[in-house]
Amino acid sequence: MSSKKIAIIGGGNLGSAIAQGLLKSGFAQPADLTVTKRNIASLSELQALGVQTISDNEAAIRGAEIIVVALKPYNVKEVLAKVKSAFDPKRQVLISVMTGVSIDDLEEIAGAGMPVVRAMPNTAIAIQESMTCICYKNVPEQLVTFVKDMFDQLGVTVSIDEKLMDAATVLGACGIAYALRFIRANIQGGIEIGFDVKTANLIAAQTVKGAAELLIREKRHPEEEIDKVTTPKGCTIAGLNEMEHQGFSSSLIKGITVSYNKIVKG
Ligand SMILES: NC(=O)C1=CN([C@@H]2O[C@H](COP(=O)(O)OP(=O)(O)OC[C@H]3O[C@@H](n4cnc5c(N)ncnc54)[C@H](OP(=O)(O)O)[C@@H]3O)[C@@H](O)[C@H]2O)C=CC1
Ligand SMILES: O=C(O)[C@@H]1CCC=N1
Repeated sequence: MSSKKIAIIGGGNLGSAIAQGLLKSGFAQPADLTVTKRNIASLSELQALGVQTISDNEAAIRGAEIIVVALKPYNVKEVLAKVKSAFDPKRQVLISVMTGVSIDDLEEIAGAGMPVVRAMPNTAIAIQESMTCICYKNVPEQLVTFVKDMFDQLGVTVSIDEKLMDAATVLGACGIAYALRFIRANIQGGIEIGFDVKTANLIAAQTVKGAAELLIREKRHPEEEIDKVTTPKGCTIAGLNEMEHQGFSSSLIKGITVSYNKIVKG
């Protein structure tokens, strides 16, 4: 548990998910957490848990040592310019989860000397199952350890070079949506071959979880595990080959590169 006060600026989809994860993990107590947004009505669940939910970004920043910024990339400059004087590099660290906003930009926004960490989690942070990539420069070792420890309690964390943050966004953060669309397609197929939606949902989701756990726990390559399922002349290889004929892997790879170019080229 941390005794530090945490402010989340921008309590939208990701900001709220981070708040939920911080509370579920016990890393933050409700009284130590403040979440801001303009329309705070949508934060009523967090408020009911004892989290301070306000629209005053300046007050939230002044009262915190850890400032997580989860605003949209296009309004961060405008929003934080109004509260620049609230940042105090001597006692605070700024953690940005925003796509495509560089450490240099963030240092300019928050003022020289402000320790800045960029983090790219995904929405599974709400249930402590995030994949979070982080990068930083000019951040004291002690603060880096603190931030890593925080994200470690919210899932799995890896440190990467800042130049890979856009790629991390696509593979880790957007990846949640891609994985869910894969599961949804399985559900649709499952219904067509006889299951009701609830059972198809459970089978599809647990099967994907099992497949992922085989890779994570056993540190295997997917194809090694696929070889164990594909009986010669069997139904798995027949289905897999048809999926590939229809462009399965190719469409995913193309989607990932389009997503990446959307960040890089706009
Ligand atoms: N969603 C995801 O899965 C991921 C998102 N990200 C990044 O996280 C950031 C947030 O994304 P996401 O949560 O999806 O976006 P949302 O639009 O859901 O959240 C942004 C929030 O900012 C609030 N906001 C806007 N203006 C202000 C202001 N002046 N003061 C305080 N709050 C304000 C908005 O609420 P209101 O209008 O009420 O003020 C809104 O809830 C983005 O930069 C995105 O790239 C990164 C990884 C994953
Ligand atoms: O789609 C987006 O732009 C954001 C970034 C990663 C996930 N959602």
